[in-house]
Amino acid sequence: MGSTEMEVGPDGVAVIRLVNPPVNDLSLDVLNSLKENYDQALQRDDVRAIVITGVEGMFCGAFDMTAIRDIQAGKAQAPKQGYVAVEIFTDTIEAGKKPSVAAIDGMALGGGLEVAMSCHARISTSYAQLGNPELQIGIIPGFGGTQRLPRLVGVSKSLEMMLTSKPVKGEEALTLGLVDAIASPAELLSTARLWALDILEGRKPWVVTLDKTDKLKPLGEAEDILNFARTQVREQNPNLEHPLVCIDVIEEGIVSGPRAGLWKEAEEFQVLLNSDNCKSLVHIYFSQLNTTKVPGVTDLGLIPRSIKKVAILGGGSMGSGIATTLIVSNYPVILIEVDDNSLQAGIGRVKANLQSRVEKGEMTQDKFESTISLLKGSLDYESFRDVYMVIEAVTANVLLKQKIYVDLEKYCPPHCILASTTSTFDLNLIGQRTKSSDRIVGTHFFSPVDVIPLLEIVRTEKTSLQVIVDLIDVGQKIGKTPVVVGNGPGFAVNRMFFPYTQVAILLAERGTDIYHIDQAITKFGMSMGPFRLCDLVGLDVEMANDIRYLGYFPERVYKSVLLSLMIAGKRAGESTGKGFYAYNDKREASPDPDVKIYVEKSRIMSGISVDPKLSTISDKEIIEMILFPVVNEACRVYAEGIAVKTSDLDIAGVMAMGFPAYRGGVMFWGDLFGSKYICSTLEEWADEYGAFFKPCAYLVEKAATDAPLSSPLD
Ligand SMILES: C[C@H](O)CC(=O)SCCNC(=O)CCNC(=O)[C@H](O)C(C)(C)COP(=O)(O)OP(=O)(O)OC[C@H]1O[C@@H](n2cnc3c(N)ncnc32)[C@H](O)[C@@H]1OP(=O)(O)O
Repeated sequence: MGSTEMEVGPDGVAVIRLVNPPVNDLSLDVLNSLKENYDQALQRDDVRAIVITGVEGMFCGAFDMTAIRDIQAGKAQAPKQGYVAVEIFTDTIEAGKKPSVAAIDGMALGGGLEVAMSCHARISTSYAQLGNPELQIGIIPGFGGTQRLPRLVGVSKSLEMMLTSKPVKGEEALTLGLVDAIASPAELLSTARLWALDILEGRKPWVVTLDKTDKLKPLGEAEDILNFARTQVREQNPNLEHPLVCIDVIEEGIVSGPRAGLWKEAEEFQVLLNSDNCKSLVHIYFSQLNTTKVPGVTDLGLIPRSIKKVAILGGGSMGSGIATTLIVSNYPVILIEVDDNSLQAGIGRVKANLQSRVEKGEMTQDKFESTISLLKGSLDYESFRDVYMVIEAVTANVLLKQKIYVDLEKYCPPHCILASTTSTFDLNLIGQRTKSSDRIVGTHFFSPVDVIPLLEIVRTEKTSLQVIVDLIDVGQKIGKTPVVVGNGPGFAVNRMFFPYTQVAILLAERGTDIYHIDQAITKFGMSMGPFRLCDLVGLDVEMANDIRYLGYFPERVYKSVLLSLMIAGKRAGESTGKGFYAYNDKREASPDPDVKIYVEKSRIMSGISVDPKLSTISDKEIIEMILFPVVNEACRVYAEGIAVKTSDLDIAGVMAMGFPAYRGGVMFWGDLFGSKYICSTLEEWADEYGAFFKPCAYLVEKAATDAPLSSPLD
């Protein structure tokens, strides 16, 4: 879908507009229509020059992501290699006998920037975003960006822009030489038209980007820059090939000329488009977009109510983090605490959070003042008479919470949403002394609140649909990715990952080195191995969670005394200076040989002997033994309806547990092995090591026909 439209003005300038709102992404229809109109403009005698722009204040938000997904799924044909990059952008636009100028507002990303770079000049508004973010979805620029960007901004800057996927604003693009002039949105088109005519009449240079060499360093220097980038990329992303391919393609154009570079780019683009990494990253892109589409909730036409004021109960790290996130998103907040000391401490934490943004240059002092003015403190519920939502973030004590909800019901307006940040208690339990179950909901933020972009919106069977719609809207407005989940133990993320550390302990007690386990898992791409994560969370918290899960799922909680032995030995994790690792005063972790004593003791007390197979286990086996039980638990979370789609579990695991996005999320990654292989492997382990590994019914059912575990993305 989408197209282009052409309008030839009395000045002889043909304006070709990309029409595919909201972001005018380059679908195959748009590309074909662009080619058609451009050819016409070149042939028409009444056309002297050409301007390309987009409708609705947007130039172009990249190549069509749905086209990428459909090509990967075999539902659409990829354009012939070189059709876009060579035939359209190079041989039609850039080589055309009439000057062309791109008029950029909003965004020129990916293929959008590439079409602009094939024009003979670019005019941009100062706030437009220009970039080549292709590497964030596992490919490289495929319409000439690897050749034109270095020729416009230089090899170093083009490498930085492509490898980080970070766009630059119009102003910076001007200083870089990526655009030729800045204009206000009102004057953008007229400036571009004049510029095109100036090129025609020799008053402005007619620049063929591919022919530019002034920004390309001499070969030796360019090689040094490229090799330095290769070293950095290998260090940062040892599991990823495509950044190295991007560097190779840039190099090919420098060494063998831009046209050779274009063809190599086209070839490598095609290969990467069909790689597992790209399929995984495209899946994560759509999974994130789809979290707000909740069947039976968001498809009923319910309009989110505007939440004009929010009260936060509790100014600890969670409460103050949430208060910060809310006021930064312009929500007036009342923070309530039990006494003035605690209240001042809570307000102080919010100020410190904002101050660190000022120090990082992310917030001006004025913005700091206006933002902090949205925060009021209070010691009583009187100020709750006009709030629209209360988020309770007090310590985990169910009797206290029940009392609080009775008070909230008394003081807050009847429409006020009563939300809890609890990650441990059943929401029905918290609200059981009230008659407000329809407006009780969970808002499970992940610490640190300003870093982790996921928000679990936890609904009970009684939570009203309106409240869920309201919370999805608030979640998006505060810059979170909201995922609607059921009110089961551990909700979705903590529930599906509870086997993560337990299997690690099972392996350690059977002789697998704990540091080898963490190393294998971080090499796989998890941001933290199970033992390091256990230290970060705290062994006492981990143990409390295990005990809780023992109450719900006794058959599949791995029983071990290791954590209690470690805690007794004053090794409760990072906050106590030692756990499974020893920590220096900068909290840097290093392996600690003393841990072996506790593992040995735990093994003896559990009557377990070292298993020679597990003491020489490979990285691949460690990854499967630790993560297949996570896939198994994720299957249960989906089968029980705690999650409404498996893609929600994929994006949630990536955002909140550091599962690598380039592996697509827990369920998507599981499908790369196939349900049959995972099920039979778990069955083998269950026979050998106990019911802990037993595959769930959903997995067994899928494995019978080796069907995919993932539910279809709508
Ligand atoms: C050959 C080329 O070199 C290859 C490429 O160009 S691949 C480039 C890869 N593309 C990207 O990484 C950019 C993907 N898109 C984005 O990052 C963001 O959507 C954006 C920065 C363009 C806009 O962000 P934002 O304003 O927050 O709007 P966002 O909510 O993301 O998108 C709005 C709508 O446009 C759609 N959209 C955005 N970019 C799209 C794209 N490239 N293709 C198709 N649809 C797109 C979204 O799906 C969404 O649709 P919905 O309203 O039905 O859910």
